[in-house]
Amino acid sequence: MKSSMDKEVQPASVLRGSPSLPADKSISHRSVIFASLHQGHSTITNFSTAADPHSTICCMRSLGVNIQEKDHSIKVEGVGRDGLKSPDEDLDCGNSGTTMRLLSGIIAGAGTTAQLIGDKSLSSRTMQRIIDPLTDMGAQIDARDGDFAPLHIQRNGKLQPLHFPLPIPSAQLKSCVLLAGLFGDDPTTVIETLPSRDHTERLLQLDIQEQKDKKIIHSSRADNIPAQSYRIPNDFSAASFWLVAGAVHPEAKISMKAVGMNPTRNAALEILKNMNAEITVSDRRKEGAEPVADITVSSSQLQPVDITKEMVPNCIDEIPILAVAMLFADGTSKITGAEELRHKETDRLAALSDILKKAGASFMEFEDGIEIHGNPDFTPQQGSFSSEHDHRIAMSAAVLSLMGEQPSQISNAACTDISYPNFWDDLQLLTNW
Ligand SMILES: O=C(O)C1=C[C@@H](OP(=O)(O)O)[C@@H](O)[C@H](O)C1
Ligand SMILES: C=C(OP(=O)(O)O)C(=O)O
Repeated sequence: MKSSMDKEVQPASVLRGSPSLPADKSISHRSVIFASLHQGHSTITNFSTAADPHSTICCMRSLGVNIQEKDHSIKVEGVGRDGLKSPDEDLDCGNSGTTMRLLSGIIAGAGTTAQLIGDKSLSSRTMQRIIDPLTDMGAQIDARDGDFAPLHIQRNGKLQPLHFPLPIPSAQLKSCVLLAGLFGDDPTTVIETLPSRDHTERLLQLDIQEQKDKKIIHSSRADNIPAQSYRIPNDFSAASFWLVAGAVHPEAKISMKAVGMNPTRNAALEILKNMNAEITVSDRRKEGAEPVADITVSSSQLQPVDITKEMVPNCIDEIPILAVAMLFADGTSKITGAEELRHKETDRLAALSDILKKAGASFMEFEDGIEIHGNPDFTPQQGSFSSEHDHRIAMSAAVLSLMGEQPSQISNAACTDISYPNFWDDLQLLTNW
């Protein structure tokens, strides 16, 4: 039965045009948090209008920061790191793990008292990874069942610096600890062996020692927090849906401008190129501290590829859509070391398997990944695909549906608002020929 929350996706005969990508979600979160901690004004242009960064704006307002939004820009009157107040109300992080984990670091560091809450999905995601180091730094954190939101955070004693080898390659965990460290008199040190996205380090200009097999990143009160006045790049993770759609569709040419090209973030581009995807990258330039470029993709004959544990942190959010690309490759592809996908908005490996099964694909799911037997002539069976209320699953299912012979349904399709509010309009624009 079709509900009003479902979206019907028609098979596409052609895919052509330039989608209006959203601004980068990870950078949007960080820009408003760091602008709030800066003492003085920041103007951030091309700020994401998606739901997750908006949750961060609302939380920063509750912490006493004046933020004005106009079109795609925000103006932030930064209060400095000692100007945050304890909020009167709960900080509602909505669906956003980044908001909850980064703000936990700020609250523990600043010594304000706050309770962070989230929606059903966020309240079922583990917070142990941040509770442990923040507790070691002197925070007192009460969590439901010791692990889940709501998180009540306060600190009575002095902030303790931490020497923290990252137990998992997570940018949210790295950023949480470094942000708490910004409030300490003595430096906090985070040691990273598998690089994850480095937006926090870039935007805060943190001190980093690069060694052969690791990065040692420091933060302390001595770090100046710069104003955050720049244009945010367009979101590479959003672009990846069209990179795959353009590569697998036989009549496609899609161009995208000013897409984020941070190398700790866009491994999917190299993976697709290694699959033989017809992708051209032009006009490489910088927006603030971040590299951007224009990208064009066109119909390709894809080869299989393996994604291993070392590659996963740099394409973590793109794995569902890369799995769709693998369906159309000429042979078997394998993803391993991706157990973290089970801790996202939903268990993304399980949600993906459900979609692949309904589409009639040949694959095998493992605890930490998936093996996909691709075929250039693969035609997905028409399906009623479940998004599991997860934006990246919904968009992956939509791209797959473009390749079918009959219309498919995607359930709870409005969840794309979490990262890409214009997704369905862009899909219409690209297919309307
Ligand atoms: O720091 C960030 O902005 C993010 C880090 C990643 O999460 P993890 O750090 O949990 O891997 C990613 O999945 C998420 O979409 C955004
Ligand atoms: C996992 C994601 O985000 P978050 O962890 O911030 O909810 C995502 O955007 O895919």
